[in-house]
Amino acid sequence: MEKQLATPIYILSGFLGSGKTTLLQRLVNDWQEQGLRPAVIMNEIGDVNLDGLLVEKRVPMTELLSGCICCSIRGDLSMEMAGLIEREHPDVIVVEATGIANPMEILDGVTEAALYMKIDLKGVITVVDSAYLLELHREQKGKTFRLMQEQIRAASCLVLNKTDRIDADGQEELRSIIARWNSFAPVLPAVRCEVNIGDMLASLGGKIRRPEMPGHRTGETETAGEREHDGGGAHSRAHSHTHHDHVMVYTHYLRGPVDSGEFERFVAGLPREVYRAKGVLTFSDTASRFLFQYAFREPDFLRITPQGEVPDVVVFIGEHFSKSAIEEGMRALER
Ligand SMILES: Nc1nc2c(ncn2[C@@H]2O[C@H](COP(=O)(O)OP(=O)(O)OP(=O)(O)O)[C@@H](O)[C@H]2O)c(=O)[nH]1
Repeated sequence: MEKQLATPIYILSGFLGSGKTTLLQRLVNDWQEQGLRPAVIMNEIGDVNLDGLLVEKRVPMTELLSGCICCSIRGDLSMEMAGLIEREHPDVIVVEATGIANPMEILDGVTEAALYMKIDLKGVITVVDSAYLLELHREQKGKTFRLMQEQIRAASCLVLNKTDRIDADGQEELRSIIARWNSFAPVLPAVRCEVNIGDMLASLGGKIRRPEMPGHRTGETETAGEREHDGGGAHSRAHSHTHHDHVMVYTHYLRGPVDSGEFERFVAGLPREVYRAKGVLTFSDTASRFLFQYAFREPDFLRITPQGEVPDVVVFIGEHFSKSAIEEGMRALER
């Protein structure tokens, strides 16, 4: 029998809208240029996978929808991985987790898969939205802040993304915050995840590491706010699922084209509780379709020609927002 090599696995973590798909595209391009065959496992909390539209059609991809990889569909992860390896024999697999996933839980899922599959877990790459983290750190509160902290702690490598949205002082401040939470992972500042992929992957040559526990740190002390969000330093797995309780998703399928100006005004007026949105829209005043993105109050539109059947749909993700208010607003646009 042919001896099968272990398939390298990378986990892509980072809060909603931080830039994971942007980095995934770069990774995939880089591997393809080297003649390698990457495959992707994507996980979305919504019931549509819009990020998939951004990944090249030639790349084998499986999707885990309508749940977070780290809890409700964790068992599916190893099954999907086994299926993907058997069907496609990829040279490497990237698992892009939902932005609300706790990377430690995904690590457990992948480790579980390693029991009956030849895989080689290379590391957790965490993408950080610099502006968002800076704001949350200054406020020192919220489950989102705590989750970002966990994602940073679990990282084997950190991409400090969206540095175009902060100044040099902000970048210094972030570096010292991150160094307190994770002093091992190399930190790569970037705009649109433009990092040297070769260097980044080389830094992940080694093993996955467990995050540092606040109580085990040496040197610097944590701030009161950090301590509060760690539950007094007892960073426990018992807390690991609570961060999902507050996340809500509303998926709105559009009945038809909407006016682009009106849509932009609607987006500008979204409540702060909606921290991520994405969708595919047809505008009545332009000819083509657009992939719409909204992350940390910044909208983005990309002209696209989707292959196959893709409905006009917008997914809104956030905390405790009024789904009916969003629905009403969207319905008004459709009229
Ligand atoms: N200003 C700015 N925007 C960025 C940067 N990197 C990515 N974006 C934008 O941020 C939005 C989200 O990027 P994605 O790569 O889709 O983020 P993600 O982490 O995959 O998002 P989820 O899958 O929803 O968790 C898109 O509109 C990107 O164009 C950056 O460095 N600066």
